[in-house]
Parts: sequence; structure tokens; C-alpha cells
Amino acid sequence: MSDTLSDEEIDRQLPDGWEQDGEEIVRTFEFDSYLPGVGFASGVAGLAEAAWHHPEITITWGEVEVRLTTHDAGGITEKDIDLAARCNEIYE
Ligand SMILES: C[C@H](O)[C@H](O)[C@H]1CNC2=NC(N)=NC(=O)C2=N1
Repeated sequence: MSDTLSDEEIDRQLPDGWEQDGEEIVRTFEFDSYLPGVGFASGVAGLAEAAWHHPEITITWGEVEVRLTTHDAGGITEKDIDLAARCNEIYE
């Protein structure tokens, strides 16, 4: 079981562009059109499978919202922070 992080720890560790929303961290990634967002979401899915840690991904025209929480722990853990940072790395 991963240990949940305190709000202070989350605030300190949140990668650029991410914010806390209750028991989740969230970032909306912006794109020029629909298909680049779909491609990005597919990349996030690959990162998720590799980490065995799965976000909620919402694809709309020009935007992809990624929400992360650790269901097994009932809150935000290092797993969420790590995957959020990896999402930033694949976002050009
Ligand atoms: C059964 C499976 O191992 C669990 O559901 C894994 C898979 N992906 C997961 N993803 C997320 N976001 N939180 C989890 O606790 C989690 N646990």
C-alpha cells in the first residue's frame, strides 16, 4: 500500500502545470486539434501500463485532461507524482 502525501508534500512535488483537486492531481494539456491529443493520450496510456498506474483521461477537441489518484491508497501518492512528471516529459 503506498502512503498518501500531505497537502504540503503534494504542493512541493507537483510537476509544472499540475494542480491538486481534492484527492486527485490534474493537468489539462492543450493541442492545435483533435488527433494530436489522441496521440498524446495514447502515449499516456503506454506510460500508465508500464507503471501499472492508470489515470482518468478525457479527450476533447484540442485538450486532454489527465487526472491521477492512487485508488489502492485512497489518495495522492508518489506514484501519481511520478506519472504526472512522465506525462510532462512526453508533452512537446
Ligand atoms: C488491480 C490493479 O493492480 C490495481 O487496480 C492497480 C492498477 N492501476 C491503478 N491505478 C491507479 N490510479 N491507482 C491504483 O491504485 C491502481 N492500482
